[in-house]
Amino acid sequence: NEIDSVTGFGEGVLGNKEMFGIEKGEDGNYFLFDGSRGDGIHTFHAQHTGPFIFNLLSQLLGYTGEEITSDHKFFSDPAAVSAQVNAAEVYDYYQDTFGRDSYDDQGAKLISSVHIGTGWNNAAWNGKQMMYGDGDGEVFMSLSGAKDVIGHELTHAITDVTAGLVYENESGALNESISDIFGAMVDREDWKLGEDVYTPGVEGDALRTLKDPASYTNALTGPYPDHYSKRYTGEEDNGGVHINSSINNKAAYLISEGGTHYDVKVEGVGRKATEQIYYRALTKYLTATSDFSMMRQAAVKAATDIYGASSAEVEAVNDAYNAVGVE
Ligand SMILES: O=C(NO)[C@]12CC[C@H](CC1)C2
Ligand SMILES: [Zn+2]
Repeated sequence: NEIDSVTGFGEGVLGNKEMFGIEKGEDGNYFLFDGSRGDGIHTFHAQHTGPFIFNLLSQLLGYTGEEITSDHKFFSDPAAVSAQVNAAEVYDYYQDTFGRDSYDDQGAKLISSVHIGTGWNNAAWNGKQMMYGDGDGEVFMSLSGAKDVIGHELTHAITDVTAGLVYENESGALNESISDIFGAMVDREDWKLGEDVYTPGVEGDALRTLKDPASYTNALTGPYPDHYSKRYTGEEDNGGVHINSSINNKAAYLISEGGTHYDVKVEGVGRKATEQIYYRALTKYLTATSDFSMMRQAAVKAATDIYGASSAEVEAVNDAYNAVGVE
């Protein structure tokens, strides 16, 4: 509710000055709870509890770590500031773009815990809350610093309560791709994922790119696949969920920005149409066991619903999936 939240100040992971919702407790101290969005946005300190243990405590006991308080309105924990700010921005993206009230569309509280583990190069949605590592300073900085990472993780929460795409093989790759697509939509200035917190010592790189996946390589397959014929079919990474996601990522990129890919030309229809198509496909047509071909059908149906059967949007969807070899 609006009245309780006051404005807090602090510096985020990237050194950016931030303002965000906080509340004042009975003891007169302020804490990182923003009551102005749904049932609230609340950020905690995991005290470097290891990810495995923390995850158990969170799932079994609802443990979230310790309250982060300040006796004034300035908060000096950059990882916590960024988690609070970025969660609010992702909340606002889904509210403003699709009228969705938090991940469950019922205003569910967005809980984040930062400083999980020591040098943990990861972040996750564990089915109940967000978990962020601080990174080891080489591979990653505190992962809550990247809006696209938070958009990626909170989209896992939405996928879990809508399509429920099983996290393995093709449905798992779609699960990952949907998170990358909306991560790239929330962090609108590029088509990279994690660039703001990935390898602080290296300029211009990222964890993944939707624009030209094959320009990055990974340990398992080498260049990320940008065509269905190049998909990974092994057992690693839950059957390549973070690898084959690139095939659908490329399709989404082509739908939005257009391009010619393996001699197939796509006329792009922009980010606004693309996000509406994927949101409707995710929430209305995809199911737990959807595969890549069913992803194409869901996107065609969604685009047809919104823009009409003979629209440029439907044309872009068909051309993009032809370009990446998905029938
Ligand atoms: O793809 C992911 N999770 O499924 C990542 C890996 C590094 C960023 C934080 C979590 C993205
Ligand atoms: Zn993910």
